[in-house]
Amino acid sequence: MKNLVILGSTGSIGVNALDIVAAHPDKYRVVALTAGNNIDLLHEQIRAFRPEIVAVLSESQAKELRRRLGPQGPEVLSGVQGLVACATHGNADMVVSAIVGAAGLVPTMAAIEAGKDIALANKETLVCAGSLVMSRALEKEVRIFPVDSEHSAIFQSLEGHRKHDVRRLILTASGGPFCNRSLAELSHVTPGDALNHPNWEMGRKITIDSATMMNKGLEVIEAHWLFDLPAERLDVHIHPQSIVHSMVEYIDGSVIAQMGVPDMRTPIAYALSYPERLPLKIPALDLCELGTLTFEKPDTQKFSCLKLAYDALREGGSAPAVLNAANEVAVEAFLNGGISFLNISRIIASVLELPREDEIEHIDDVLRVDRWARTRARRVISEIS
Ligand SMILES: NC(=O)C1=CN([C@@H]2O[C@H](COP(=O)(O)OP(=O)(O)OC[C@H]3O[C@@H](n4cnc5c(N)ncnc54)[C@H](OP(=O)(O)O)[C@@H]3O)[C@@H](O)[C@H]2O)C=CC1
Ligand SMILES: CC(=O)[C@@H](O)[C@H](O)COP(=O)(O)O
Ligand SMILES: [Mn+2]
Repeated sequence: MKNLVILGSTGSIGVNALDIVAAHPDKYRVVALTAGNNIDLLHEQIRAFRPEIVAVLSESQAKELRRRLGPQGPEVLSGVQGLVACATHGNADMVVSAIVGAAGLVPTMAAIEAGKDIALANKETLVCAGSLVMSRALEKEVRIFPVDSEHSAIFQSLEGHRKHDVRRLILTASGGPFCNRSLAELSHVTPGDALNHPNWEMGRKITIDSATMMNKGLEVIEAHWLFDLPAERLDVHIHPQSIVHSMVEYIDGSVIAQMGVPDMRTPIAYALSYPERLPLKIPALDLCELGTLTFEKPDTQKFSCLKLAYDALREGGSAPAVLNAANEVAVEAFLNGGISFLNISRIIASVLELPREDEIEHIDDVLRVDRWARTRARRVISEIS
């Protein structure tokens, strides 16, 4: 029996992870859950999975949840302290890191410090603080299992092979809803258009990241930290069918790929159960029915966020944390109708051009840079609006 903590249980990944737990009650027990604001769903999850402790964002929501649960309910905490208490729960074996954005960094790092294995969906943690996270995980002998579909595919395609035989990794990208639109057409797309991902049902922030292809940029940085390869050996292919989830090219020319229907339960289950595979009720992949799988190079003029992310990875230091924070602010502004789609990348580029602190030696340095970049991004937005 594996004891799980699910950070971000009310989100798309969190709900899928609980779906797997519900299907395999003999293998998993939930000891802690955390939500942001959705206390209605958290309440249902508490009733179904009986965690010992939960956390929400604000103390007022924690109070309301305690009232609804009554004296028999689990301990209900709030704020970052609550997240950390859940992430470091004494009985936990593994923490599913599925909060969206840099808000996932502190609890994920706390889980690593407490020696918990991590099933990592929250890519922003590695983007902001990859060097610190990976070195602490190594020191604490913590294993990080990728949940992100591309990284799970690469992880699976590396199984049984030697790292020095790898020539490059090829991350696939759907191209999002605007794959076939021109740059000119992108100037007037709406949040509704951008939220209409062709293949995946995901949270709002990552769905916009897919539309700008910042998601792929963040994933290139994530792959750099997880698989220890430089930007030059991390390529992206547009693959609109999202069937090949990513590939590893070896020095003898062999390319090993992982395929499957686009359903996050497959990579989540592999992260939870590694090295075992769990039986899942997922439609079988029918390649004959599909007929054609296509691949092409990404257009980085149209999807300039992808180029910004590669540049930030090459620059190193605080650049990836700045990229991430400015992106989070810009995506939120776009979703709220405050800026146009094309301004997302312009805002990130403007913030990256400003002089800044570059020393990242401690998690507090990352948090300071993150706050700085958010303030600057908001300033740029108010100047252009
Ligand atoms: N969805 C997917 O298929 C994939 C997602 N990922 C990554 O997984 C992560 C989660 O994505 P996804 O599930 O789509 O996101 P969602 O927006 O669906 O869910 C996010 C979760 O985080 C919680 N949350 C949001 N803000 C905070 C905060 N400040 N403090 C604490 N909790 C917070 C939300 O709570 P509430 O809703 O209660 O407010 C929710 O539980 C992201 O990093 C994403 O990039 C990676 C690959 C695929
Ligand atoms: C499911 C998953 O892992 C997402 O990160 C997905 O890859 C997003 O699709 P894009 O390829 O469009 O970014
Ligand atoms: Mn992905």
